[in-house]
Amino acid sequence: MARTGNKNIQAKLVLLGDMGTGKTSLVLRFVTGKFLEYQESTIGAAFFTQVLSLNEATIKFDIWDTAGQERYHSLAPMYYRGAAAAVVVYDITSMESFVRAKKWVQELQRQANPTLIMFLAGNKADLEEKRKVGFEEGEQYAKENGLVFLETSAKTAQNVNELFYEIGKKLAKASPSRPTGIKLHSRSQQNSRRMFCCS
Ligand SMILES: Nc1nc2c(ncn2[C@@H]2O[C@H](COP(=O)(O)OP(=O)(O)OP(=O)(O)O)[C@@H](O)[C@H]2O)c(=O)[nH]1
Repeated sequence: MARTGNKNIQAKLVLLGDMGTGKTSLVLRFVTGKFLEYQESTIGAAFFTQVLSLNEATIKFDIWDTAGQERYHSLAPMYYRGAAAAVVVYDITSMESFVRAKKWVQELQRQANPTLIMFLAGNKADLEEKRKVGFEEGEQYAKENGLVFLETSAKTAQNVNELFYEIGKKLAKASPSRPTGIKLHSRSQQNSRRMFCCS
């Protein structure tokens, strides 16, 4: 099988969403594999890194987990500016958090990098009995706005790795091939031209 070589990608990823929706918990589940029942509220923002190896690329994530409390809202552009991907998180047991998530999506559509890859995560999917936002509601909104949608649970780990894998795959697809691949291609073109001209 022909291999063009694995890409190495460093990507800034930002998580946005209402307070208490589980942003920190999702990141911690991905980075440490653990879940805390009493996760403290984030102040300002928290930074994490994680490396993800896919067949097509190795992705080093620089993850900015922003604070959901309203008083930190004005800091958000510092974190989403220059980001390659964003995850907007809501809590399926809170309609208010879904409304807030839509506001985040609008803000990103207006102000973030136009190539930003956006994901919508309906978190706390383990709390089915307290559900206020239907799966179809989240899915429909995501479809209309070109977002990738998943329902997740940081508590049970449902769809958490899948979320980050999907982000990685999209980033790998969007990222240009390594320069060595391009050089090889152009050299072979030059060679064939030379052969044509001089033979
Ligand atoms: N049942 C359940 N609880 C969760 C889940 N994710 C997070 N939690 C709980 O929800 C609370 C808030 O989680 P955080 O991860 O701190 O939420 P956050 O969005 O980072 O909050 P801020 O830092 O205030 O913006 C914590 O008590 C978590 O244990 C989940 O998937 N299921």
